[in-house]
Amino acid sequence: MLKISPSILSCDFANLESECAQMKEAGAEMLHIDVMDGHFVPNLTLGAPIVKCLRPKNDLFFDVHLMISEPLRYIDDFAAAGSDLITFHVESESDVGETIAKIKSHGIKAALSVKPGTPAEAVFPYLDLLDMVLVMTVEPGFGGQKFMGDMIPKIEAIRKKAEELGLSLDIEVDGGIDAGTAPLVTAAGANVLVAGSAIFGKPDRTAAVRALRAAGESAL
Ligand SMILES: O=C(CO)[C@H](O)[C@H](O)COP(=O)(O)O
Ligand SMILES: [Fe+2]
Repeated sequence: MLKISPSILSCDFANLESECAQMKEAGAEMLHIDVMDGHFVPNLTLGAPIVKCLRPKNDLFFDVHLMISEPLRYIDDFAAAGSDLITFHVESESDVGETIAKIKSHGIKAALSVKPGTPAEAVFPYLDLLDMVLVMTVEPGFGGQKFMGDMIPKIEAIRKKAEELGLSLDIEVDGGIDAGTAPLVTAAGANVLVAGSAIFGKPDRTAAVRALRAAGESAL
């Protein structure tokens, strides 16, 4: 089943509650929350206190994407704030196995992400421990960038490996996803689509979510 996870990076942060409520009304399954530390990526966004404030206002599944150097240090905070799933990067400084175990100790889902320059094989040793893999289709750090088509073989390789292992893993893609690129990634094996500018940048967000879903499902 295809899931849509609007990235709040492109929303109007002065109206965070209503922007996120709109995503529920628009039919999205998740909210993608981008956390950047100005170190792992050259941008700063938000921390666990914002997630904690938003939690009682919205019951969508909170898909938290940590683009930070030391995710292990902050897992307890983001779990306590109400995350449903925490994604961290295989390129971070934290021990991967320990960080997955810490996330799972809170009874929430764990995902591992790969930057464009990191091969698919980097996540293979952890696949049986994970709920999801996030394949970045832009360099992490900013919304509104152009989709990198050369990430398609990486999505295919991860889907193939998961199938070989008999795992029904979610594969999420993030960066430059819109109605034009969605069929390319779902055909390759992705089933969770993150979109920031392709949803929040449109005047009719419900139509944008619907268009993205229709485009993605057309190639599933
Ligand atoms: O993780 C991210 C950036 O690092 C964002 O989730 C992503 O860029 C979404 O924005 P858009 O859909 O506009 O590309
Ligand atoms: Fe993201």
